[in-house]
Amino acid sequence: MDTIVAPITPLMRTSVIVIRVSGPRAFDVSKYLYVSGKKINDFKHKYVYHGEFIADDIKDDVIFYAFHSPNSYTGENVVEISFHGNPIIVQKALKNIYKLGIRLAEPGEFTKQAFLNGKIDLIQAEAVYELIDSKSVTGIYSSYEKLRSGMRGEVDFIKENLLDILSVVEAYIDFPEEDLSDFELKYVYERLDNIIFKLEKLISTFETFKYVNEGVKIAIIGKPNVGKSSLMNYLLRENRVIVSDIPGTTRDVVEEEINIKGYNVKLIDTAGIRNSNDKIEVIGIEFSKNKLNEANIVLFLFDLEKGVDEDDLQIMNLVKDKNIIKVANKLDKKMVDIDCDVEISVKTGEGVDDLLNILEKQIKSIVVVNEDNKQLLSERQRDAFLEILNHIQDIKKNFNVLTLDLLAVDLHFCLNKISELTGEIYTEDLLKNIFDKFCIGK
Ligand SMILES: Nc1nc2c(c(=O)[nH]1)N(C=O)[C@@H](CNc1ccc(C(=O)N[C@@H](CCC(=O)O)C(=O)O)cc1)CN2
Ligand SMILES: Nc1nc2c(ncn2[C@@H]2O[C@H](COP(=O)(O)OP(=O)(O)OP(=O)(O)O)[C@@H](O)[C@H]2O)c(=O)[nH]1
Ligand SMILES: [Mg+2]
Repeated sequence: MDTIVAPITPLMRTSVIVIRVSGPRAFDVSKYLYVSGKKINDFKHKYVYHGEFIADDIKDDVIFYAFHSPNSYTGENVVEISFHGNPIIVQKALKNIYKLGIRLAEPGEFTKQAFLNGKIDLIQAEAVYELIDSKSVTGIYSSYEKLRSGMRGEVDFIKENLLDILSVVEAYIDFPEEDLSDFELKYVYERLDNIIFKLEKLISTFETFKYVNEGVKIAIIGKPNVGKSSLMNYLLRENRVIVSDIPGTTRDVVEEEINIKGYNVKLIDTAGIRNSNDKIEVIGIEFSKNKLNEANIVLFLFDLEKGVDEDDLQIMNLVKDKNIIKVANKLDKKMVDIDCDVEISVKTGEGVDDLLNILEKQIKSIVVVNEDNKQLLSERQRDAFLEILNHIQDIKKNFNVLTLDLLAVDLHFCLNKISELTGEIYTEDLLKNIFDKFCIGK
């Protein structure tokens, strides 16, 4: 088994750079480690040392600690050394470590080792990636849950129901002339339904949870000059887009990420929609119209000073199938009443809190979170669960006509899929697919 090393923090000028060594020969790096001027001979498990890293061409003041196999992240012997944050120091240190026959780790190789050594299953390994990749608090919470316990509950539930059915089916295989009793049929159908119910719920989280992770898209639309860009800037708390009293100021679609009440949101400012002769403005308006298709929520802005006119109604027609929040702006200059969900003034800030509360409710209704917080984020997992679901639905549909032999084959297929899901069965290709996405050092 190889012993591997890699920086586990970015290799750049920074405060501290940490490297991790893992494998049967990890403790050989003791060759370069000194405490109070004496070479360290044995590392105590989970014990922090302050000392020096000394090789021919490099010296640094370091902190280091070791984990003894199998009680480490990878399950192997692990040493972590933390250097002053100059990449030149660490490059030199690494070169000296390579001399010990220790090689640079591939992306994700530490976590792959943790999987191969049975510290975590494949769902947990993917959760490591999801955790780092998460772009919202909810996403982090969900992947952390998965990192702790995988999807043991869900997986075991499906497995147990499959095994229950299989035991009935297999009991009859030797007596093909006999039919299942009504009691046994009911028992089997109940279990098929259990699996279908669980899987449908789980699979639906894949679509909805995408919004949590990638951000719910909120487009601000309306006529020119109603204050769309002003609202964008206000919510971003910076002057990101140009605001002016000239209608047709915004020519482009501007997209920025913000956090609204803990939710990751993509806020989209659009060009005010109108019939224009300006070539560039027309392109911007087309862009904006296309962008509307992607939006999950539309903030439709009206002008309380000017009131509603034919142009507003035309734009409204473009978004009639969307989740719309009608926002009447310029409350400070209000001249007319407008039928809307909230009145605001971007200028004074009045009403914006109410708008945020309405937005929060809308976001919550889009972002359906599974009650046990185990969301499906991985396409691989979604596809596997979907394949099982399709199989189970077929079995249910054809239960009367399927031979017991065929049924048993189908059930075994599903059980196999589950083993692939958790990694009890795997191929090198599958591991490559999963771990190639990881960064080096993870
Ligand atoms: N410096 C550093 N920070 C890190 C990590 C790391 O590996 N190194 N982690 C990861 O990248 C995460 C922490 N996860 C870890 C998970 C398990 C073990 C570990 O040694 N587990 C042993 C138990 C050791 C013990 O408590 O006795 C085991 O599971 O047997 C270490 C870190 C986040 N921060
Ligand atoms: N009095 C008042 N003026 C506002 C308010 N919000 C925006 N404005 C002004 O309205 C004008 C237009 O604002 P913008 O934010 O550029 O409007 P827009 O909807 O982005 O316009 P286009 O990009 O042309 O589509 C600017 O002069 C803003 O200062 C408000 O709440 N009250
Ligand atoms: Mg604008």
